[in-house]
Amino acid sequence: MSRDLPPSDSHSALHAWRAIDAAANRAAEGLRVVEDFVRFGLDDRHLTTLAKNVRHDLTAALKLFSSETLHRARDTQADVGVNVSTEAEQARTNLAQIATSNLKRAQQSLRTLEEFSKLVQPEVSPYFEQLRYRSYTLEKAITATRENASRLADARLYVLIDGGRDEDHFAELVTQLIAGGVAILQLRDKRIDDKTLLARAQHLRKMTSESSTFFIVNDRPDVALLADADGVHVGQEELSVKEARAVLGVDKLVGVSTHSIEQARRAVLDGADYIGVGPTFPSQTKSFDQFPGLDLVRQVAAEIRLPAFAIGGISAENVTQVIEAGLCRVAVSGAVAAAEDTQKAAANLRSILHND
Ligand SMILES: Cc1ncc(COP(=O)(O)OP(=O)(O)O)c(N)n1
Ligand SMILES: Cc1ncsc1CCOP(=O)(O)O
Ligand SMILES: [Mg+2]
Repeated sequence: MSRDLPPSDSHSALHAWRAIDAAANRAAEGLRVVEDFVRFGLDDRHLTTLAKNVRHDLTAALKLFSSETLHRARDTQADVGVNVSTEAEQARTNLAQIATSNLKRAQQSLRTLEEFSKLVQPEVSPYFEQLRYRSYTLEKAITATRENASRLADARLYVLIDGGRDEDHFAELVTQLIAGGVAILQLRDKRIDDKTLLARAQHLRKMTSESSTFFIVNDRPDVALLADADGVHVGQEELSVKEARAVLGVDKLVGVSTHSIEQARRAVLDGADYIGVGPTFPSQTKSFDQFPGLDLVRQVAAEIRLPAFAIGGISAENVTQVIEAGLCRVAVSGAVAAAEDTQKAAANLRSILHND
Protein backbone atom coordinates (compact mmCIF):
# COMPACT_ATOMS: atom_id res chain seq x y z
CA MET A 1 0.00 0.00 0.00
CA SER A 2 1.49 3.39 -0.92
CA ARG A 3 1.82 5.95 1.85
CA ASP A 4 -0.61 8.83 2.25
CA LEU A 5 1.98 11.59 2.55
CA PRO A 6 1.45 15.07 4.06
CA PRO A 7 1.60 17.95 1.48
CA SER A 8 5.28 18.81 1.98
CA ASP A 9 6.20 15.14 1.60
CA SER A 10 3.97 14.55 -1.38
CA HIS A 11 6.43 16.56 -3.45
CA SER A 12 9.29 14.24 -2.51
CA ALA A 13 6.98 11.29 -3.07
CA LEU A 14 6.42 12.46 -6.62
CA HIS A 15 10.19 12.68 -7.15
CA ALA A 16 10.59 9.22 -5.65
CA TRP A 17 7.95 7.76 -7.95
CA ARG A 18 9.65 9.32 -10.95
CA ALA A 19 13.00 7.83 -9.92
CA ILE A 20 11.31 4.46 -9.39
CA ASP A 21 9.61 4.58 -12.77
CA ALA A 22 12.88 5.35 -14.57
CA ALA A 23 14.88 2.78 -12.58
CA ALA A 24 12.26 0.09 -13.19
CA ASN A 25 12.67 0.50 -16.93
CA ARG A 26 16.47 0.63 -16.77
CA ALA A 27 16.68 -2.47 -14.56
CA ALA A 28 14.37 -4.46 -16.82
CA GLU A 29 16.21 -3.36 -19.96
CA GLY A 30 19.62 -4.12 -18.45
CA LEU A 31 18.54 -7.59 -17.36
CA ARG A 32 17.08 -8.31 -20.79
CA VAL A 33 20.42 -7.51 -22.44
CA VAL A 34 22.24 -9.75 -19.94
CA GLU A 35 19.78 -12.55 -20.66
CA ASP A 36 20.35 -12.17 -24.39
CA PHE A 37 24.11 -12.26 -23.83
CA VAL A 38 24.07 -15.55 -21.89
CA ARG A 39 21.57 -16.98 -24.34
CA PHE A 40 23.12 -15.97 -27.66
CA GLY A 41 26.67 -15.04 -26.62
CA LEU A 42 27.44 -17.89 -24.23
CA ASP A 43 24.79 -20.36 -25.40
CA ASP A 44 24.31 -21.20 -21.73
CA ARG A 45 20.87 -22.54 -20.90
CA HIS A 46 21.41 -22.57 -17.15
CA LEU A 47 22.55 -18.93 -16.97
CA THR A 48 19.75 -17.96 -19.34
CA THR A 49 17.21 -19.49 -16.95
CA LEU A 50 18.79 -17.68 -14.00
CA ALA A 51 18.79 -14.33 -15.81
CA LYS A 52 15.21 -14.85 -16.94
CA ASN A 53 14.12 -15.70 -13.38
CA VAL A 54 15.68 -12.50 -12.04
CA ARG A 55 13.93 -10.47 -14.74
CA HIS A 56 10.57 -12.15 -14.09
CA ASP A 57 10.91 -11.65 -10.34
CA LEU A 58 11.67 -7.99 -10.99
CA THR A 59 8.44 -7.73 -12.98
CA ALA A 60 6.57 -9.39 -10.09
CA ALA A 61 8.09 -6.98 -7.53
CA LEU A 62 7.25 -3.98 -9.72
CA LYS A 63 3.64 -5.15 -9.88
CA LEU A 64 3.47 -4.43 -6.14
CA PHE A 65 3.56 -0.73 -7.06
CA SER A 66 0.45 0.90 -8.41
CA SER A 67 1.00 1.25 -12.16
CA GLU A 68 -1.34 4.23 -12.13
CA THR A 69 0.82 6.10 -9.63
CA LEU A 70 3.92 5.29 -11.66
CA HIS A 71 2.37 6.51 -14.89
CA ARG A 72 1.13 9.68 -13.25
CA ALA A 73 4.63 10.37 -11.94
CA ARG A 74 6.21 9.79 -15.32
CA ASP A 75 7.32 13.09 -16.79
CA THR A 76 9.93 12.43 -19.41
CA GLN A 77 9.90 16.00 -20.71
CA ALA A 78 11.09 17.31 -17.38
CA ASP A 79 13.67 14.57 -16.84
CA VAL A 80 16.99 16.39 -17.02
CA GLY A 81 18.85 13.10 -17.46
CA VAL A 82 17.01 11.92 -20.53
CA ASN A 83 19.44 13.25 -23.15
CA VAL A 84 22.57 12.99 -21.06
CA SER A 85 24.84 10.11 -21.90
CA THR A 86 28.55 9.81 -21.28
CA GLU A 87 31.17 8.60 -23.75
CA ALA A 88 31.60 5.47 -21.64
CA GLU A 89 27.90 4.67 -22.08
CA GLN A 90 28.32 4.74 -25.84
CA ALA A 91 31.56 2.79 -26.09
CA ARG A 92 31.03 -0.96 -26.58
CA THR A 93 33.83 -2.99 -28.08
CA ASN A 94 32.73 -6.55 -27.45
CA LEU A 95 29.84 -8.73 -26.33
CA ALA A 96 31.20 -9.25 -22.82
CA GLN A 97 31.46 -5.51 -22.29
CA ILE A 98 27.84 -5.12 -23.29
CA ALA A 99 26.88 -7.73 -20.70
CA THR A 100 29.03 -6.16 -17.98
CA SER A 101 27.78 -2.63 -18.49
CA ASN A 102 24.17 -3.78 -18.61
CA LEU A 103 24.60 -5.80 -15.43
CA LYS A 104 26.01 -2.72 -13.71
CA ARG A 105 23.13 -0.67 -15.07
CA ALA A 106 20.62 -3.19 -13.70
CA GLN A 107 22.39 -3.34 -10.32
CA GLN A 108 22.46 0.45 -9.96
CA SER A 109 18.81 0.66 -10.92
CA LEU A 110 17.90 -2.05 -8.42
CA ARG A 111 19.67 0.03 -5.77
CA THR A 112 17.64 3.07 -6.79
CA LEU A 113 14.46 1.00 -6.57
CA GLU A 114 15.50 -0.29 -3.15
CA GLU A 115 16.25 3.19 -1.76
CA PHE A 116 13.40 5.22 -3.24
CA SER A 117 10.76 2.62 -2.48
CA LYS A 118 11.68 2.97 1.20
CA LEU A 119 10.15 6.44 0.99
CA VAL A 120 6.86 5.56 -0.68
CA GLN A 121 6.24 1.84 -0.23
CA PRO A 122 8.84 0.46 2.20
CA GLU A 123 7.53 -3.12 2.29
CA VAL A 124 8.61 -3.58 -1.35
CA SER A 125 12.20 -2.45 -0.81
CA PRO A 126 13.61 -5.82 0.42
CA TYR A 127 12.56 -7.50 -2.84
CA PHE A 128 14.87 -5.19 -4.78
CA GLU A 129 17.69 -5.74 -2.34
CA GLN A 130 17.33 -9.49 -2.84
CA LEU A 131 17.24 -9.08 -6.63
CA ARG A 132 20.39 -6.97 -6.45
CA TYR A 133 22.20 -9.76 -4.57
CA ARG A 134 20.97 -12.31 -7.09
CA SER A 135 22.35 -10.12 -9.86
CA TYR A 136 25.79 -10.19 -8.16
CA THR A 137 25.67 -13.99 -8.07
CA LEU A 138 24.69 -14.00 -11.72
CA GLU A 139 27.58 -11.66 -12.52
CA LYS A 140 30.07 -13.94 -10.75
CA ALA A 141 28.74 -16.98 -12.62
CA ILE A 142 28.84 -15.20 -15.99
CA THR A 143 32.40 -13.99 -15.38
CA ALA A 144 33.64 -17.45 -14.36
CA THR A 145 31.94 -19.12 -17.33
CA ARG A 146 33.26 -16.59 -19.81
CA GLU A 147 36.81 -16.41 -18.48
CA ASN A 148 37.25 -20.14 -17.99
CA ALA A 149 35.71 -20.99 -21.32
CA SER A 150 38.71 -19.17 -22.80
CA ARG A 151 41.34 -19.97 -20.12
CA LEU A 152 40.58 -23.69 -20.35
CA ALA A 153 39.48 -23.63 -24.00
CA ASP A 154 42.16 -26.11 -25.04
CA ALA A 155 42.03 -28.20 -21.87
CA ARG A 156 40.44 -31.48 -22.89
CA LEU A 157 42.62 -34.12 -21.31
CA TYR A 158 42.92 -33.99 -17.52
CA VAL A 159 44.96 -36.71 -15.80
CA LEU A 160 44.95 -37.65 -12.11
CA ILE A 161 48.18 -39.09 -10.72
CA ASP A 162 49.41 -40.22 -7.33
CA GLY A 163 52.82 -39.61 -5.79
CA GLY A 164 54.35 -42.72 -7.37
CA ARG A 165 56.82 -45.24 -5.94
CA ASP A 166 59.45 -42.58 -5.35
CA GLU A 167 60.42 -39.18 -6.65
CA ASP A 168 62.26 -40.50 -9.74
CA HIS A 169 59.34 -42.68 -10.73
CA PHE A 170 57.01 -39.72 -10.21
CA ALA A 171 59.20 -37.37 -12.28
CA GLU A 172 59.42 -39.91 -15.10
CA LEU A 173 55.62 -40.27 -15.17
CA VAL A 174 55.11 -36.50 -15.22
CA THR A 175 57.65 -36.05 -18.03
CA GLN A 176 55.76 -38.54 -20.17
CA LEU A 177 52.37 -37.02 -19.42
CA ILE A 178 53.54 -33.53 -20.32
CA ALA A 179 55.11 -34.88 -23.52
CA GLY A 180 51.82 -36.68 -24.26
CA GLY A 181 50.02 -33.32 -24.28
CA VAL A 182 48.05 -33.56 -21.03
CA ALA A 183 46.36 -30.20 -20.39
CA ILE A 184 45.80 -30.55 -16.65
CA LEU A 185 47.59 -32.74 -14.12
CA GLN A 186 46.01 -33.38 -10.73
CA LEU A 187 48.04 -34.65 -7.82
CA ARG A 188 45.67 -36.99 -5.98
CA ASP A 189 47.21 -39.15 -3.30
CA LYS A 190 45.35 -39.94 -0.11
CA ARG A 191 47.97 -42.34 1.27
CA ILE A 192 51.22 -40.43 1.43
CA ASP A 193 52.08 -38.20 4.37
CA ASP A 194 51.77 -34.43 4.11
CA LYS A 195 55.52 -33.87 3.82
CA THR A 196 55.79 -36.20 0.84
CA LEU A 197 52.62 -34.79 -0.71
CA LEU A 198 54.03 -31.27 -0.52
CA ALA A 199 57.38 -32.41 -1.89
CA ARG A 200 55.61 -34.04 -4.90
CA ALA A 201 53.48 -30.95 -5.35
CA GLN A 202 56.56 -28.71 -5.42
CA HIS A 203 58.24 -31.04 -7.87
CA LEU A 204 55.17 -31.03 -10.07
CA ARG A 205 55.06 -27.23 -9.92
CA LYS A 206 58.63 -27.03 -11.18
CA MET A 207 58.03 -29.48 -14.00
CA THR A 208 54.75 -28.00 -15.20
CA SER A 209 55.88 -24.39 -15.04
CA GLU A 210 58.13 -25.06 -18.01
CA SER A 211 55.13 -26.32 -19.98
CA SER A 212 51.57 -25.27 -20.75
CA THR A 213 50.14 -27.99 -18.48
CA PHE A 214 48.04 -26.76 -15.53
CA PHE A 215 48.73 -28.29 -12.14
CA ILE A 216 45.91 -28.93 -9.66
CA VAL A 217 46.06 -30.41 -6.16
CA ASN A 218 43.22 -32.68 -5.08
CA ASP A 219 41.36 -31.96 -1.81
CA ARG A 220 44.02 -29.72 -0.24
CA PRO A 221 43.94 -25.94 -0.72
CA ASP A 222 46.73 -25.64 1.87
CA VAL A 223 49.09 -27.81 -0.17
CA ALA A 224 48.01 -26.06 -3.38
CA LEU A 225 48.88 -22.70 -1.82
CA LEU A 226 52.24 -23.83 -0.47
CA ALA A 227 53.24 -25.36 -3.80
CA ASP A 228 51.88 -22.43 -5.82
CA ALA A 229 49.71 -24.84 -7.83
CA ASP A 230 47.33 -23.49 -10.47
CA GLY A 231 44.42 -24.55 -8.33
CA VAL A 232 42.63 -27.13 -6.26
CA HIS A 233 39.90 -29.70 -6.83
CA VAL A 234 37.29 -30.22 -4.11
CA GLY A 235 34.52 -32.78 -3.66
CA GLN A 236 30.97 -32.34 -2.42
CA GLU A 237 31.89 -33.36 1.13
CA GLU A 238 35.04 -31.25 1.32
CA LEU A 239 35.80 -27.53 1.64
CA SER A 240 33.41 -25.47 -0.47
CA VAL A 241 34.40 -23.55 -3.59
CA LYS A 242 34.12 -20.35 -1.56
CA GLU A 243 36.34 -21.67 1.23
CA ALA A 244 38.92 -23.02 -1.21
CA ARG A 245 38.97 -19.65 -2.94
CA ALA A 246 39.37 -17.87 0.38
CA VAL A 247 42.58 -19.87 0.85
CA LEU A 248 43.89 -19.61 -2.72
CA GLY A 249 42.69 -16.19 -3.90
CA VAL A 250 40.76 -15.18 -6.98
CA ASP A 251 43.33 -16.03 -9.66
CA LYS A 252 43.63 -19.75 -8.94
CA LEU A 253 41.40 -22.42 -10.40
CA VAL A 254 38.86 -24.09 -8.14
CA GLY A 255 37.20 -27.19 -9.55
CA VAL A 256 34.41 -29.15 -7.93
CA SER A 257 33.02 -32.67 -8.38
CA THR A 258 29.37 -32.93 -9.37
CA HIS A 259 27.19 -36.04 -9.37
CA SER A 260 23.86 -34.52 -10.41
CA ILE A 261 22.61 -31.68 -12.56
CA GLU A 262 21.55 -29.81 -9.41
CA GLN A 263 25.11 -29.95 -8.09
CA ALA A 264 26.43 -28.78 -11.46
CA ARG A 265 24.04 -25.81 -11.43
CA ARG A 266 25.07 -25.03 -7.86
CA ALA A 267 28.76 -25.16 -8.82
CA VAL A 268 28.14 -22.49 -11.47
CA LEU A 269 26.47 -20.24 -8.89
CA ASP A 270 29.23 -20.90 -6.37
CA GLY A 271 31.75 -19.53 -8.86
CA ALA A 272 33.63 -22.77 -9.63
CA ASP A 273 36.10 -22.55 -12.50
CA TYR A 274 35.33 -26.01 -13.84
CA ILE A 275 33.40 -29.10 -12.82
CA GLY A 276 34.12 -32.81 -12.71
CA VAL A 277 31.07 -34.79 -13.87
CA GLY A 278 30.63 -38.37 -12.83
CA PRO A 279 31.27 -41.11 -12.14
CA THR A 280 30.58 -42.00 -15.74
CA PHE A 281 31.69 -45.66 -15.86
CA PRO A 282 32.97 -48.15 -13.24
CA SER A 283 36.50 -47.26 -12.24
CA GLN A 284 39.57 -49.27 -11.21
CA THR A 285 40.84 -46.28 -9.26
CA LYS A 286 37.86 -45.64 -6.99
CA SER A 287 34.72 -47.63 -6.22
CA PHE A 288 31.19 -46.24 -6.37
CA ASP A 289 27.68 -47.42 -5.54
CA GLN A 290 25.96 -45.12 -8.01
CA PHE A 291 26.68 -44.00 -11.55
CA PRO A 292 24.97 -40.91 -12.94
CA GLY A 293 26.78 -42.04 -16.09
CA LEU A 294 26.21 -40.71 -19.57
CA ASP A 295 22.78 -39.31 -18.64
CA LEU A 296 24.47 -36.72 -16.44
CA VAL A 297 27.04 -36.01 -19.17
CA ARG A 298 24.11 -35.29 -21.54
CA GLN A 299 22.33 -33.07 -19.02
CA VAL A 300 25.45 -31.02 -18.29
CA ALA A 301 26.32 -30.71 -21.98
CA ALA A 302 22.82 -29.46 -22.72
CA GLU A 303 22.78 -26.61 -20.27
CA ILE A 304 26.15 -25.69 -18.77
CA ARG A 305 29.01 -23.88 -20.45
CA LEU A 306 31.48 -23.88 -17.59
CA PRO A 307 34.29 -26.26 -18.61
CA ALA A 308 33.07 -29.75 -17.61
CA PHE A 309 35.24 -32.88 -17.40
CA ALA A 310 33.55 -36.27 -17.44
CA ILE A 311 35.32 -38.61 -15.02
CA GLY A 312 35.24 -42.25 -13.95
CA GLY A 313 36.43 -45.28 -15.91
CA ILE A 314 37.02 -43.35 -19.10
CA SER A 315 39.45 -44.87 -21.62
CA ALA A 316 40.27 -44.76 -25.32
CA GLU A 317 37.67 -47.53 -25.78
CA ASN A 318 34.69 -45.63 -24.36
CA VAL A 319 35.65 -41.96 -24.70
CA THR A 320 33.65 -41.70 -27.94
CA GLN A 321 30.48 -42.36 -25.92
CA VAL A 322 31.32 -39.34 -23.76
CA ILE A 323 31.96 -37.20 -26.82
CA GLU A 324 28.70 -38.37 -28.39
CA ALA A 325 26.92 -37.50 -25.13
CA GLY A 326 28.16 -33.93 -25.58
CA LEU A 327 31.35 -33.38 -23.57
CA CYS A 328 34.78 -33.14 -25.18
CA ARG A 329 36.70 -32.92 -21.88
CA VAL A 330 37.60 -35.90 -19.71
CA ALA A 331 39.53 -36.57 -16.52
CA VAL A 332 41.19 -39.96 -16.32
CA SER A 333 43.59 -41.84 -14.16
CA GLY A 334 43.96 -45.55 -14.90
CA ALA A 335 43.64 -45.35 -18.67
CA VAL A 336 46.74 -43.17 -18.87
CA ALA A 337 48.73 -43.34 -15.64
CA ALA A 338 48.61 -47.16 -15.50
CA ALA A 339 49.23 -47.67 -19.22
CA GLU A 340 52.39 -49.42 -20.38
CA ASP A 341 53.32 -46.47 -22.54
CA THR A 342 51.98 -43.44 -20.65
CA GLN A 343 52.97 -40.85 -23.23
CA LYS A 344 51.38 -42.81 -26.06
CA ALA A 345 48.18 -43.43 -24.09
CA ALA A 346 47.89 -39.72 -23.28
CA ALA A 347 48.66 -38.64 -26.84
CA ASN A 348 46.10 -41.09 -28.20
CA LEU A 349 43.30 -39.89 -25.88
CA ARG A 350 44.27 -36.31 -26.57
CA SER A 351 44.02 -36.75 -30.29
CA ILE A 352 40.58 -38.42 -30.00
CA LEU A 353 39.36 -35.53 -27.82
CA HIS A 354 40.75 -32.88 -30.17
CA ASN A 355 39.47 -34.78 -33.16
CA ASP A 356 42.96 -34.62 -34.73
C1 LIG B 1 38.48 -33.57 -12.15
C2 LIG B 1 38.01 -34.33 -10.98
N1 LIG B 1 36.71 -34.63 -10.88
C3 LIG B 1 36.25 -35.33 -9.83
C4 LIG B 1 37.12 -35.71 -8.82
C5 LIG B 1 36.63 -36.45 -7.61
O1 LIG B 1 36.72 -35.65 -6.46
P1 LIG B 1 36.03 -36.14 -5.09
O2 LIG B 1 34.61 -36.38 -5.35
O3 LIG B 1 36.38 -35.20 -4.03
O4 LIG B 1 36.75 -37.52 -4.82
P2 LIG B 1 38.29 -37.75 -4.49
O5 LIG B 1 39.10 -37.50 -5.70
O6 LIG B 1 38.67 -36.79 -3.40
O7 LIG B 1 38.36 -39.17 -4.06
C6 LIG B 1 38.46 -35.36 -8.94
N2 LIG B 1 39.36 -35.69 -8.01
N3 LIG B 1 38.88 -34.67 -10.03
C1 LIG C 1 38.72 -39.70 -8.29
C2 LIG C 1 37.60 -40.14 -9.09
N1 LIG C 1 36.37 -39.59 -8.90
C3 LIG C 1 35.50 -40.07 -9.74
S1 LIG C 1 36.15 -41.25 -10.72
C4 LIG C 1 37.66 -41.07 -10.06
C5 LIG C 1 38.84 -41.85 -10.49
C6 LIG C 1 39.14 -41.65 -11.92
O1 LIG C 1 40.05 -42.61 -12.26
P1 LIG C 1 39.79 -43.62 -13.48
O2 LIG C 1 39.93 -42.83 -14.72
O3 LIG C 1 40.89 -44.62 -13.31
O4 LIG C 1 38.43 -44.23 -13.30
MG1 LIG D 1 38.05 -34.98 -2.94
